[in-house]
Amino acid sequence: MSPRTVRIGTRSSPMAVAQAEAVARALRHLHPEDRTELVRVTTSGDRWTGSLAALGGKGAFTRELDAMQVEGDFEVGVHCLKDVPGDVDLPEGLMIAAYLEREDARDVVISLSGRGLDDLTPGTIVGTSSVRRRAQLARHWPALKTAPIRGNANSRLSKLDGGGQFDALILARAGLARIGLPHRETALADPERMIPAIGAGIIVVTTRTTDAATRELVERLDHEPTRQAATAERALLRGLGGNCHSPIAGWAVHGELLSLRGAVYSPDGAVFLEATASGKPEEAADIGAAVATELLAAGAADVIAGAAEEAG
Ligand SMILES: NCc1[nH]cc(CCC(=O)O)c1CC(=O)O
Repeated sequence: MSPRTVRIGTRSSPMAVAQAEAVARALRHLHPEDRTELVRVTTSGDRWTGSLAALGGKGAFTRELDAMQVEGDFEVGVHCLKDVPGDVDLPEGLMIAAYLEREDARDVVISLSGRGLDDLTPGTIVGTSSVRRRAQLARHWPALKTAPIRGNANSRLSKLDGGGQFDALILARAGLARIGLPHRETALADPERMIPAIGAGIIVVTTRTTDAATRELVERLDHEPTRQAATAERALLRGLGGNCHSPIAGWAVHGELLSLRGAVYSPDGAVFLEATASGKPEEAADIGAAVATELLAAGAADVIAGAAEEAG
């Protein structure tokens, strides 16, 4: 193949740019004679300071980038799987060509007092806008309070450091590492109680379905165990008919088998449904569907509908 320039589209936040740069490095490693170029896009989601629900959900971050990629503004898209809406994976014309090896899926606490969730003083205000994190905090750490916080991870940390509004934050460990601030972690949030988000810690790389040359290049970055875990988790999300406002958690882990644990919460944490299933990694989609079926049998649809109503 003759040398070419591969354009990589990315949101302009520090975390997104770091992810895109990692993909650029990996592609140049595969094809040292190719050039890579970052196309930075500030989406309406990045500019918006209100609630995500009011904006139309997490999809706001990816929709505009997807449209540009379909139009041919760049060949390669880079997304956090966590931010890719659950109902439709991607718009017509785009496909996930690679799932990069999963980083740590767990959440961490960053606190001014240096204490983890179990040791924070009752009444401590934890900044988070995630319905999943809020519900899990309410369920397992009821003495703590939560307050909404928006903005990218860097600006959330600045707000924490500014004092006055929050005493602690919950962020994804993978994201904190990506922005070069892993040392800001105070403590891990116990994943048995703070079950990670579906797709957490997984970066997906997209191409146009018709762009075989780019797809073949990008496919070489695919990590099969990660693709299997993602398939199980996303099948759970789809099976539940959940969306970004739903307090849903799900984490698939490889052992002898692929095991998936899924949970659905009411926003106040009062209702809490949990189910697990495991099977051969090649049957990832069935594992996700089985967990969804069990949760639905326990009444998950009503819990999810109730949460949607509350989110307005
Ligand atoms: N919701 C925003 C978002 N999307 C992906 C990550 C972090 C990286 C990941 O989990 O893949 C974050 C930040 C966070 O939740 O703290």
